[in-house]
Amino acid sequence: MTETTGTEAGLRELLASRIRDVPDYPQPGVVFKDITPLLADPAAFSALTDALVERCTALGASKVAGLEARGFILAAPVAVRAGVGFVPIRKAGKLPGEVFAQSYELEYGSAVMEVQQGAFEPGERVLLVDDVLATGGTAGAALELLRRAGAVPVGLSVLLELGFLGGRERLGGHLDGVELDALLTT
Ligand SMILES: O=P(O)(O)OC[C@H]1O[C@H](OP(=O)(O)OP(=O)(O)O)[C@H](O)[C@@H]1O
Ligand SMILES: Nc1ncnc2[nH]cnc12
Repeated sequence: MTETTGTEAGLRELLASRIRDVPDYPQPGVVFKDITPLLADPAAFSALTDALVERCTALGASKVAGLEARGFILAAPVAVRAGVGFVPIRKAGKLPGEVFAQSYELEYGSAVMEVQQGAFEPGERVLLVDDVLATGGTAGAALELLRRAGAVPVGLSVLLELGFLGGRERLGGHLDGVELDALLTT
C-alpha cells in the first residue's frame, strides 16, 4: 500500500476523489457515478483491488463473480490477485451453452442477466463484485442467480453504495448469509 492508502480513511478519500458525478446521464434526474477516472489511475485501481482481495480471502471465497460490464473490470483483477477463478454474469444472449437467466429492474430500465450452468461446484463460496449498488435490483437478481447455479454467495462487495436509493434495505432476504460491504457510501 502507498502512504495515501495506508489507512482506511486514506483509501476512501483516494477512491472518492476518482469518481466523477455526471448529472442527467443516461437520463434526466440520474446523477451517474463515473468510475473511469479511478480505472485510469493505477494506484487507485490497485488499492481498490487490494481491498477487495482482502474481503475475498477473509470470506474464504473460491470464486469471484463479476457483473457485466463495469463489474467485470473490478472483479477480474480481484480473482487473479486472490488466486481464485472468475465467473462472468452477463447480459442476455452473450454466454454459450446452457445458462440460468434472471430478469431485473434498474434505476433506469430493466434487463436479463445470465450465468453458465456448471460455472460453480455445488456449495462453492462466491464473492460477488460490482461497482455500484443503487436500487439493489441487479445485485438481488445476481445473488439469486448464483444460488440457482448451486453456489453459496458469501459476500457482495461494491465500490459505491447509493444509500439514498435504499438498495441495501430492498435486498432484504437476498442478503441471507451474504456480507454486504461498500467501500464508499453516498
Ligand atoms: O442497484 P441497481 O439499481 O440494480 O444498479 C446497479 C447496477 O447498475 C449499473 O450497471 P448497468 O446495468 O448500468 O450496466 P453496465 O455495467 O454495463 O454499465 C451498475 O454497474 C450496477 O451493476
Ligand atoms: N447513478 C448511477 N451511477 C452509476 N451507475 C449506476 N447504476 C445504477 N445507478 C447508477
